[in-house]
Amino acid sequence: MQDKPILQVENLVKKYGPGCSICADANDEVLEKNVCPHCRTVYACRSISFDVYPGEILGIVGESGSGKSTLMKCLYFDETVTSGEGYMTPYEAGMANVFEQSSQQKRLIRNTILGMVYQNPVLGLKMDFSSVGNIAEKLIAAGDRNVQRMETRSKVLLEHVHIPLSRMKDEPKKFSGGMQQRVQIAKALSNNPPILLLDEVTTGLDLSVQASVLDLIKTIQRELGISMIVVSHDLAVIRMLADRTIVMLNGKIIEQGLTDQILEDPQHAYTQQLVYSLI
Ligand SMILES: Nc1ncnc2c1ncn2[C@@H]1O[C@H](COP(=O)(O)OP(=O)(O)OP(=O)(O)O)[C@@H](O)[C@H]1O
Repeated sequence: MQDKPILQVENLVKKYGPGCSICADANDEVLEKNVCPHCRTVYACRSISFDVYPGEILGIVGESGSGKSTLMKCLYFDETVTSGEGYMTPYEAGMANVFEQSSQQKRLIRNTILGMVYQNPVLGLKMDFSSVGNIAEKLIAAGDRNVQRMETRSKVLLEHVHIPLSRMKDEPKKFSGGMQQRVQIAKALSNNPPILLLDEVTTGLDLSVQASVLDLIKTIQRELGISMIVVSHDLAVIRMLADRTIVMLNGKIIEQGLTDQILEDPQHAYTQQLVYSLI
């Protein structure tokens, strides 16, 4: 692993609601889980800090409502952070806080540095475009204008994720859930992003389809060496993929470390519960 992280997140906070004098500190004594009992502000992410190193897979695990998806949405600029800093070495040599950039710069970062695969394919794909059209859309956003080149690249990507080229003109709405996730992955990879974000990408799929999508993610990581953040409520998924793991509960990181270490010696009672449920 190299010394310098490709992504650094420091004290990321995302709250839904205005906050009040009672919940200004957002600490556990005041909040009911992650909600202020007085003004009902939701503290979805509370002071989240972590690094991702080049070529590693960072897993984020936690129960429903722990703030995993909100964190991913903040990183992909689908949501605006309340406060916090983020640095990506491919952007301004990691010297500029990406959360403070203009929407135009955020679009640039999205189109050239980040790929995103959502749990719900509807968020990542245009269901009425062909699969090739979906990939072309992302390539155009990244600045490509050459139709021939885009078609060739789309074919390579679809083959990479095992979508038969005989179906490349089909719309994703005609595909199974597993195939839709594969097209999403192909689309997310189209601009060669150094950082790929995957949010619960196997949730809701049959076990065998889940296994093949997880296998695909591992193969891609091995072949392309890109950094990934993989979010799941399922520790089994994280165990299969992640080098290091963050455990979230009620909007906070409660534990982080090497995945093996967390599995062998979980410290927090919630993590212990998660680990024991695997046995
Ligand atoms: N737009 C919103 N407005 C208000 N509260 C929100 C909004 N989006 C998320 N939340 C709240 O933020 C908290 C974190 O939600 P989030 O979706 O990030 O959790 P999660 O860990 O990804 O869970 P799940 O896997 O069920 O989506 C929850 O309490 C949720 O109700």
